[in-house]
Amino acid sequence: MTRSITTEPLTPEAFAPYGDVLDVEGAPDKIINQGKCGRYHDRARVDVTPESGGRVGISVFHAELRTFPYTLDLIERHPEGSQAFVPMSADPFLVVVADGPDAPPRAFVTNGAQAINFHRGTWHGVLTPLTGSGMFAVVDRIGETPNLEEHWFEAPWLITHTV
Ligand SMILES: NC(=O)N[C@@H](O)C(=O)O
Ligand code: NI
Repeated sequence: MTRSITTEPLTPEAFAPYGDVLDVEGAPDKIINQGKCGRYHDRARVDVTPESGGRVGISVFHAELRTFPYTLDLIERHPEGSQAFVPMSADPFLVVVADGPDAPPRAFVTNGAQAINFHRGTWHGVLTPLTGSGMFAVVDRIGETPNLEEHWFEAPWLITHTV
C-alpha cells in the first residue's frame, strides 16, 4: 500500500516546529561593508552538543537530482546535532520533515532563494535536490558517534508536486 502526500511551499512559519528557513525576506538585521551588504544575522540555531564531543563542520554534498512523484521510504534524525542544507545554486529542493516515524510527513519545496536548518532531533528526509547542480554546503555535527537514527517505512510515501 502506497500512501501519498503533496508538497507545500516552504515558509518560516510552517517550518518553525522543525527548523529554520534562511532567506532575505524583509529588512536585514545589519547593514555592513560600507552599506553594500545586508546581514541577516544569526538566523539559524546550530547545535552540535559539544558536551558530547561534537564540533561544527561544513561539508559539501553533491547529490543526484530527484524527480516527482518522489518515493519516500526513509526518514532519519540526528539526535546530537542540527543539520543545515545550503544550496550552492539558486534552485528549489525538496525538504521532508515529520513529527515522528508514525506521523504523516510534510513535504516542502523551497523557492530557490532559501536554505534550511533542521533542529537537532528533527525527523527529515535526506538531501533531495530537484534542479541545478545538486551541490550543497552542509553545516552539521562532526564527531565520533554515528549521530544518526533511521526509520524505514513499511509502506512508502509517494510525494507529488503540483506547480
Ligand atoms: N548522512 C548524511 O550525511 N546526510 C543525511 O544526514 C541527510 O540528511 O542528507
Ligand atoms: Ni540528515
